[in-house]
Amino acid sequence: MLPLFGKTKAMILTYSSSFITHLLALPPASTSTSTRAVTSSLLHRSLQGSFGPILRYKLRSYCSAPVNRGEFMASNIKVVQNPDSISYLNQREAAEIDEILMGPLGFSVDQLMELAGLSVATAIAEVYNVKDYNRVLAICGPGNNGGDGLVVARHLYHFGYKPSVCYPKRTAKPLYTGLVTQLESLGIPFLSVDDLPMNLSEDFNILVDAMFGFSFYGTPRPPFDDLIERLVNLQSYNEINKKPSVIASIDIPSGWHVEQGDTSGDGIKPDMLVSLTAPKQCAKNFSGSHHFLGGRFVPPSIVDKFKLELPSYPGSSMCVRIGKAPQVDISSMRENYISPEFKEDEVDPDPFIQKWFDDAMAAGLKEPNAMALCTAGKDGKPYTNYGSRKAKDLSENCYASLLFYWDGLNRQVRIEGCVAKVSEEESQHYFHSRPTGSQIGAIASKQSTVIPGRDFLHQQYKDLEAKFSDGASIPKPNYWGGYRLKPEFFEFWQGQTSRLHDRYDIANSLVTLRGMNQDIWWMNENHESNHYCNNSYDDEFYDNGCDYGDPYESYENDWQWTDNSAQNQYQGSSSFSENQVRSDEYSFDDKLDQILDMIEESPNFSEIQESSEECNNNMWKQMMEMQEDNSKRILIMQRKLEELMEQLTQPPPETRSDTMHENEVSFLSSDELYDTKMHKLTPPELEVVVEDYVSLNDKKTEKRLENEDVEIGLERNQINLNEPITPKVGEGLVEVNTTSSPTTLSKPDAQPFIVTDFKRLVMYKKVKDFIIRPFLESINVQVSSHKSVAHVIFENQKLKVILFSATNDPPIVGDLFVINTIDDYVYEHTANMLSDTTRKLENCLPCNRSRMLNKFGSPRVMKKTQKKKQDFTFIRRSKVKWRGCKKHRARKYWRNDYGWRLKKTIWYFYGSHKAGRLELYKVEEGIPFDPGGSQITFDSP
Ligand SMILES: NC(=O)C1=CN([C@@H]2O[C@H](COP(=O)(O)OP(=O)(O)OC[C@H]3O[C@@H](n4cnc5c(N)ncnc54)[C@H](OP(=O)(O)O)[C@@H]3O)[C@@H](O)[C@H]2O)[C@@H](O)CC1
Ligand SMILES: [K+]
Repeated sequence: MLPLFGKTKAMILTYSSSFITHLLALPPASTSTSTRAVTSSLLHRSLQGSFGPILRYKLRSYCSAPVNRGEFMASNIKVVQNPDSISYLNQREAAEIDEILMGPLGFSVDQLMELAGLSVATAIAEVYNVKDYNRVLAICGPGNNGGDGLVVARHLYHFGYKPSVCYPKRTAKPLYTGLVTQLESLGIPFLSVDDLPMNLSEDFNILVDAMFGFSFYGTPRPPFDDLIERLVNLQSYNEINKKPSVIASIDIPSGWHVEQGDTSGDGIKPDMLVSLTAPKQCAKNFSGSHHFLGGRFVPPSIVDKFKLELPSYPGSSMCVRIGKAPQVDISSMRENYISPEFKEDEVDPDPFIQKWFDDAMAAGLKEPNAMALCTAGKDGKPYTNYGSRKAKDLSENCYASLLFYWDGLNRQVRIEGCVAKVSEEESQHYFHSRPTGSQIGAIASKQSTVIPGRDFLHQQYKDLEAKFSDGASIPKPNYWGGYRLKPEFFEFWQGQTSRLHDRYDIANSLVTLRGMNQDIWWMNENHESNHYCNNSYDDEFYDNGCDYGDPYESYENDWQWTDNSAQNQYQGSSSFSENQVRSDEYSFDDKLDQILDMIEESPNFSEIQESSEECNNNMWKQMMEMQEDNSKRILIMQRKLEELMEQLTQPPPETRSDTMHENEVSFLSSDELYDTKMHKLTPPELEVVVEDYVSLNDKKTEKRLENEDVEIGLERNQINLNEPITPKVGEGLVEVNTTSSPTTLSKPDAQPFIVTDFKRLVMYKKVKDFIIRPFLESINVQVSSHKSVAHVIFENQKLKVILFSATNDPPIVGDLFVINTIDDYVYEHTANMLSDTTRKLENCLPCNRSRMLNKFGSPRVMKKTQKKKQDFTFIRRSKVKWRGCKKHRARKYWRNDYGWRLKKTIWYFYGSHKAGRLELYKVEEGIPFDPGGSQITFDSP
C-alpha cells in the first residue's frame, strides 16, 4: 500500500464487486489546494469520468462470484448460529472428545489448555473492556478447568488487566507448577480463600470461574463450596453496593450439574459462559448475556464423529458468540471520543491527509483507505461530510443512503430511501433524552458556521453550562432535529477473499428484517432551512406523517454478525445466507410469501416514469438504472425462489433430539408385557451364564489383569455416580423389536445378544432420560440371531437397548452390549459409533462398574463389589458352567477365549418345559430360590 502512496500517481477506484471505494494513490495536487477540494474533485472525476455519474448503479454486481468458502474453514464445520440447532454434549461425550484429542489425535493437555485459556481471555476482553473491568480474580479448581483459569489470568495480564488468582487446591503436576511459576513471574498475586473479601465485588470487576469443568460431579466440596457461595451471593451484595462484578464461567458454571444445569436454582448465575470445544448440556440453562464458544481446535473428524453443529469461528478469532448479543438501547449508545488535539499542520492536502492516513495505518486499522460513497445531491456530487450542506442537499433531493460499515465483521449494510424530517415532538423527545453535555453542545455548536477559534466554542459551552446549572430544562434549538429515512433498498454486503464479496439486495419496501421494516432515522441535523421533496413516488409515506413505529427500535441487534477476521482478504468469513438477515419470527413460508409479493409488487416502469417528472434529470437517470436493477433483482429472486422451493420439498435433516417423545414411550405394565410381548419372543436357544467379564484377546491385558492389582475405581471419564442417588432396583422387562436391526454389524457372522430379562436393573434417573446401568450378573443374556435391538420398558419408559456382538475393532472380540436412551440410540446407531462404544464399554468393564455398583449403595451389591484382585479369576470358556437346555450351542456363539468373573458369584439358570411353555428361573448361590420372583415364561418352540 504505502509504496503506491506517492505524490505522483492518483486514482480512486470503485470496485464493481464492492461498494467500498478505495483510494489507491493520489494525483499530484497543488499544495495550495485544500484537502476537501482535492478529495471532492477526485471523487467528482471518478464519477463523472469514464463511468459517468451513475456509476454505482451501472457497475453494481448483484451476485458475487461463488466462492468455495470451505477453503477457509474446516470443511466439516457447518455454519450454525441458531442456538437451538447447536450441539450440546453430555458428560460422557465431553470426556470422550477430550480423550480422542489427547489420544489418537496427538494433542497434549497443555496445548489444548493454552488454546482454551486464550479463547476464554479473548471472549472476556471482547465483552468487558479493560478500562471498566480492570481487576480480575481467577478462581481456579483442582482439575483442567482450573488450569484453564491460570492460562486465562496470564493472557488477561498481557491484555492489560490486573488479574489475581485464588488457587486453593494446587496440583503438583509440572503442567500446573509451570503455569503458577509463569504467573508468579508476572507478579500476579495468589490469594488464599481467607485473603478474599466476603463480598468479592469490593475488590474485583471480573470473577473468572475456573473451579470445575465437565468432570464435576456431586456437590462442591470445601473450600469450593464456600467460594461458590460467595459467587452466588454476589448479586445481592451488590444491590447495595456499586456496580456488581461479573462472573465469567469457563466451560461449565461451577457447581452446576454438567448435564442438568442449575438443578436447585441456587447455583451461580454467570454473566458470561465460554463453552469449550462444544457447549455441554447444562449450557441450555445458561441465561446470562454472553455465551461464547472457544477452543478452536476441533478437527473435522470429531465434528463428524459427534455430528457437531457449531457456529463457525469468524476470521482468525479464537471465540465466537453463541446466540444473540444482548439487546442494547441504541439511543443510549454514544462513544465519548477521546482524541488528541487537532493540529492543522498535520493534515497535509498533498498527497492526502498524509499524516492522518499514516496514523490510521500505524494504528492497524483495517482498510484505512476504504471510504463510503454516499448518495448524490442535486448536482450528482457526492456529499461532503459537513452538516448544513447535507441538509441542503436533502432539501433538494430527498434520496439518501445510509451506510453501516462494521469493521471487524467484514460486513456492511447500505440502505437507500427517501428522507423526511421527523416531527417536532419526536425531535424534542430525543433531544431531551440525550446527556446534558450533548444538549448544551448542540446549542453551543452552530454547525457549519465559521467561528473565531476553539476557545470561542469552549467559552460558549461554559456559558451555557453555567446558565443551565440549576437543572432547568435545556430548550432544543429549532434548527436541531431528526430525519427519517424510509428504506427502499437494502444491500447486505459481506467481504470475501479476492474481492469476490457476497451481496444480497432487498429492493422495494418488502424488507424482511425486524427493525429494518421500519424507518431509520437519525438526529442532530441542522434543518433550519429545510423543506423536503414532496415526492409523489411515495405519497403515503408523507401523508401518514412519517409514523412508522418506534424509531429507536434497535436494528443492529437483529443480526448476529460474528465475523471478526483480519486483513482485507476476509479469510474465513462465514458464508452469507439470507437466513441471517431474516427475523426469527419469520417462518420459511413467510419468507416465500414475501418473495412472491416482492416480485409482484416491484415498481413498474410507468410508475417510475410518472414520479420522475418531479425529479431532475439526474434523478430520472437513476430511476432508469434502478428499474434495470429491479429486473435483475427479480431474476435473482426468482432463482432464489426456485432454490427455496427445492429446499422446501426436501425432508428435514435427521436431527438428534434431546428429549424423549411421548410416542416413543410405551406405557405397558409389567403384566401386559409378560402377556403380550414376552410370550411372543422367539424362545431362547440357550442361556448363558454371564458374569462380569471382559473379553480378552491379547496376552498383555490378560497379564495385567492377572498380575497387577486390578484397580477398582471410577475412571475420570466415567459418568459420575457419586451423586446421592437412591437406587431403584426393580424389575425391568424387555420388548424385543422383531424387525431387523438398523445396526450394521461389522462382522457378517456376528450374532447379537438379546437381553430378555432384566431381573435387576438399577435405574439412574436423569432429567429427561434414563441411564440404565445393567448389573450384568443379574441379567439373563440370551443369544439370538439377527436381533440387536430391544426396547427395555422400565417404569413406563421405553429405552432402546443396543446389543451387538463382535466388531472388527482390533482390541475387541467380545460380546458386549450397550444400553442407551432412545435418543442416544438414534444418535449412535452407526456401526462406527457402536465400535467406539464397544471400546468405551470395554474400558469400563468390570472395574469401574464395580465402583459404580458400590456407589449405588445396595448393601448386597456393595459387598459383592468390594473385591480385590484375588476375588477375580480367569476362566477358560470351556470351564464356564452351563446350565440349561442347549449347552452345546453356547460354545458356538461364545467366541471369546476368556472371560473373567467374580470367583464366588455364579448364576445358574434352570429351565423346564411346562405345557408347551418354557419357564426359566434364575437362582443365585446363597440366595433363597424364589421361582415366583424370577420366572419368565416363553412359548415353547
Ligand atoms: N478437550 C476439551 O474439552 C478441553 C477441556 N479443557 C478443560 O478441562 C476441563 C475438564 O477438566 P477435568 O477433566 O480435569 O475436570 P474438571 O472439571 O476441571 O475438574 C475435575 C476436578 O474437580 C474435582 N471435583 C469433581 N467434583 C468435585 C466436587 N463435587 N467437589 C470438589 N472437587 C470436585 C475432581 O476431583 P476428584 O473427584 O478427582 O477427586 C477433579 O480434581 C473442561 O471443562 C475444560 O475446562 C481444556 O483445558 C482443554 C480442552
Ligand atoms: K467453571
